Amino acid sequence: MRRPVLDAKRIVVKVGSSSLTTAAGGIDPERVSALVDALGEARKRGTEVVLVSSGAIAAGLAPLGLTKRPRALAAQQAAASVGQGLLVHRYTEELARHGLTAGQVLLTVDDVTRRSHYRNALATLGKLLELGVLPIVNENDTVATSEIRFGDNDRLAALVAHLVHADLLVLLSDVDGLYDAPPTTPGARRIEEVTALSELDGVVVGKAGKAGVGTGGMVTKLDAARIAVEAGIPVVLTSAEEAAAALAGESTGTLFHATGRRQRTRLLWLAHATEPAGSVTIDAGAVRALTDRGASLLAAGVTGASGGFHAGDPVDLVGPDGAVVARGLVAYDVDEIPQLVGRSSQELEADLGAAYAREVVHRDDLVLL
Ligand SMILES: Nc1ncnc2c1ncn2[C@@H]1O[C@H](COP(=O)(O)OP(=O)(O)O)[C@@H](O)[C@H]1O
Ligand SMILES: N[C@@H](CCC(=O)OP(=O)(O)O)C(=O)O
Repeated sequence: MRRPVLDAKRIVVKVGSSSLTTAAGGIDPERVSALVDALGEARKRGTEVVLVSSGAIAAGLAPLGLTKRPRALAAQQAAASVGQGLLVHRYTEELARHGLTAGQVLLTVDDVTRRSHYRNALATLGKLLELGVLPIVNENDTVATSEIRFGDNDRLAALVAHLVHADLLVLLSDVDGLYDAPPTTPGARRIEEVTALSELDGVVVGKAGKAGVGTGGMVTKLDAARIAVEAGIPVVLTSAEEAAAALAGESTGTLFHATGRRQRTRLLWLAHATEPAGSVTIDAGAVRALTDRGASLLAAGVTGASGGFHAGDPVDLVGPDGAVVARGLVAYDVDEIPQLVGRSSQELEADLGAAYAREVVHRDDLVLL
């Protein structure tokens, strides 16, 4: 089957820590240089490229005298703070050889789920591409807390691909594709194409290969592939060494064909990049209104709430049978919910003021799960 690479006008390329750094910690300049050559070639062919690069923490280890990824969040953040600058410096120098300019974009979960932040992220990436800049995206590790981290750049890359309306996502790792079992297993075979996600049912995935550098292993790559293909974006998973071949449309690695169609972008972030800060329980009528009519959640259908959420936080909407029906950005603090339960908007407005006539979750801020 023809590879979708050469038809792609805009590609998101994600590269993992293990492909950029040495086992001892620290940037491997030759590997960065080889990757940038591959990206430069793609740009020469007229393809727009967004790079999602891991490696900040790994790059910061050696300068801080550390030999492995620290476990404490603060220490990881310190390493990322040191490493991110070094990494982008390396990319900037290498891209300059190709006459290209690098632009750093550091994202947090909030940046892509809150409407105003999301618009900013989208506008900035759009402008950078329009200006011919090659955006280099990473998670803003130095400010993210464990609760509001993407945690892995594989998922971040899938969401960025969706955000910028990419035609293809290329995931580069230290392994040249998806194998039907961890590659160290005798007899493990590379899967060349995945046309339906059900084909992944028998695949055995293991943890990250190189101890201490990568984070998610194959599991997060498959999550990312799933998010992308279900949203209509094909994925090529291969090794960083194969980057040039993959970007030139050669058959390397594993190709995941798109299975779904494009969805509204911000809602995809809401479903995949947020952790709920609590839950709002709703009655059967509200479940039907949300699922059948795509309606907003009104106070009349709310039966209760739990958790420590504030207005603007993501919450799960839970039906009478305990099943999570949807995730949405709630418009009230958890303390305000009890006085709203089961009441009509008119009643609330008359009783508590015009501000209380608003929906509990607006349908634009809601995604069915
Ligand atoms: N079924 C599988 N197919 C391919 N690789 C696998 C599989 N199961 C586990 N792995 C491991 O996942 C590793 C890649 O994950 P990781 O080290 O997190 O990469 P990165 O740093 O590129 O994100 C590979 O080195 C491989 O050992
Ligand atoms: N944001 C972190 C990387 C997180 C991550 O997903 O790493 P990897 O599994 O190597 O892609 C960093 O730059 O160190």
